[in-house]
Amino acid sequence: MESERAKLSELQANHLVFSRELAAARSQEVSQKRELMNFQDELDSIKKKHTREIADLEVDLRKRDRKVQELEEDLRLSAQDLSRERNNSSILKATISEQSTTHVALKAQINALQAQLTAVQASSDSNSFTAAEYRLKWEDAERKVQQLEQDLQDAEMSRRRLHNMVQELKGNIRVFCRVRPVLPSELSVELWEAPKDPSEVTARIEYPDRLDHKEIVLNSTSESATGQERKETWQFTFDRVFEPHSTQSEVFEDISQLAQSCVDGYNVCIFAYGQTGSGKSFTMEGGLSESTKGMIPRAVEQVFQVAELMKKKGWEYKMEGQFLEIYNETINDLLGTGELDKKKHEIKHDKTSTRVTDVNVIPLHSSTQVQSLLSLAKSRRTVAATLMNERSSRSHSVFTLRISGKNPASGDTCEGSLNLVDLAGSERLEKSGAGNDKDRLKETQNINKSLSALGDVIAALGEKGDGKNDKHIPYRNSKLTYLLQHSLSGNSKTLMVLNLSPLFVHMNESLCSLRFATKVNNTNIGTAKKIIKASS
Ligand SMILES: Nc1ncnc2c1ncn2[C@@H]1O[C@H](COP(=O)(O)OP(=O)(O)OP(=O)(O)O)[C@@H](O)[C@H]1O
Repeated sequence: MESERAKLSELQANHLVFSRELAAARSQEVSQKRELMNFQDELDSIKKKHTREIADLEVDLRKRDRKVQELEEDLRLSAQDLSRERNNSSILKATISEQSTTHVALKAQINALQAQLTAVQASSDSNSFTAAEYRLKWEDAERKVQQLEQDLQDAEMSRRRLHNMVQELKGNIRVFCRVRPVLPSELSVELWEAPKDPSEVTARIEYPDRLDHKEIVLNSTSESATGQERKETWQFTFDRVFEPHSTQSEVFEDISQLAQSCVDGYNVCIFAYGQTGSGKSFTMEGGLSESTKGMIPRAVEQVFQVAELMKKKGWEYKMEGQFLEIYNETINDLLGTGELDKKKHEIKHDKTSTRVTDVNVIPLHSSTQVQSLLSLAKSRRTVAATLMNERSSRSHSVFTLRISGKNPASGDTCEGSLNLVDLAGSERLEKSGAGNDKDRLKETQNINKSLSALGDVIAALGEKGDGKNDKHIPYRNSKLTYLLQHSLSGNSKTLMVLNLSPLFVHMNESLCSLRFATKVNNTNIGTAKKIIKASS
């Protein structure tokens, strides 16, 4: 019992101690909580302060950014101003230096003039006749210059007279041969394949005469029936052979003398002959650029230049142009205004000249007009081609420049004409695929008829040249020869430009053309005579 009481009182004492400790712990906890709340408050106030400070800083930063941008813009504008000013200053510097150079030069000139003046004054003092003497010398020099100009003109005239004399003596028709280059389209195969090498498609053509350029040689190798290799060579000679790289101006160089002699009163006729696609239109009309323009615009330019020169000798000229097409033996006016020419045209000859009824004859005042005439003719041919079939290569086109001149001082007059003819393709019947097509057959027969009529006329003129003056010349056998009667007669100047394709596939056709041209080349059609009428 005693021990239990002791235990109890010990327990009570312990309890009291625990209660006191608990109370102490609680009061400590309360005080810690208060401390914590104080810390929390302090933290909140610090956070708020920081947030405020950050916001203030951001506002400040934005202000500074704006300021920086403004400063940058100012800097950029200043840099621009600076560069402008630098530029101005260098221009000004250059101007100043230029002006100071000019100034120095002017000063030097003034000094020189002053020196001259002093010298002149001195010399005029010493000799009052010197000024008059100078004038005399000057007038004398001027007279000499005029004389030299006159001599130059006379030399040019006599050069042309001599050229005409040489041509008259040579008499026979001249033939040039021109081989066109391989076209890019002839080398391209399928899109994905590499283009062919030109040697794969070209015929073996050689130009052995490196000096005078008068020869052309075609070679071929084939297998005979017995399997043996057979080599064949054909050699032709003409007045001039132009290789594929020859330019339009090189070809014209050899034609220009001939073309311009229509100003002297000759009838001149230049034909382009060859199969379709051999380069006839390129040679005659050419492209639009200075380097590619063809013989027609170049010849007309030349004629105008010569006429201008002759004006100084007192000659006055009237020029007019006409452009006709002969298709299926019918004449069409390529310079008409309607869609297609439906008029019937007749060829009328007088003693020296030819007129075609109802065609537009355009007065020519300058050579530049010709390019627009060519474009008009081309567009009319295109209309015709779409209305019928592709016919530019199936018709002959004849551009005629007629020139009449008079010299009021001497009373002389002269009349000449320049005919530039783009003949229809000369290929044979089977090549044009005409066998199955009636229209095509008719076209081809007409082309063959007119080309062989041309050959016959030239051959007959050749026989006449042998002295049989009563020989009948069959001009009436085709519209073409009848139209060109005066320009094909013995007293005109005729040039045939044979155009050839360089392709191997066209070699047989090229050989036919070369044979025809050789026949023409060997013909003597008499001597050219100018049509000049002296005053009565
Ligand atoms: N000397 C050349 N240089 C460059 N290209 C040329 C030359 N000759 C002809 N050609 C080109 O070859 C092609 C055929 O030429 P062109 O049309 O003149 O032949 P064509 O004989 O008049 O044919 P067609 O009888 O069909 O009128 C054209 O594309 C032309 O530009």
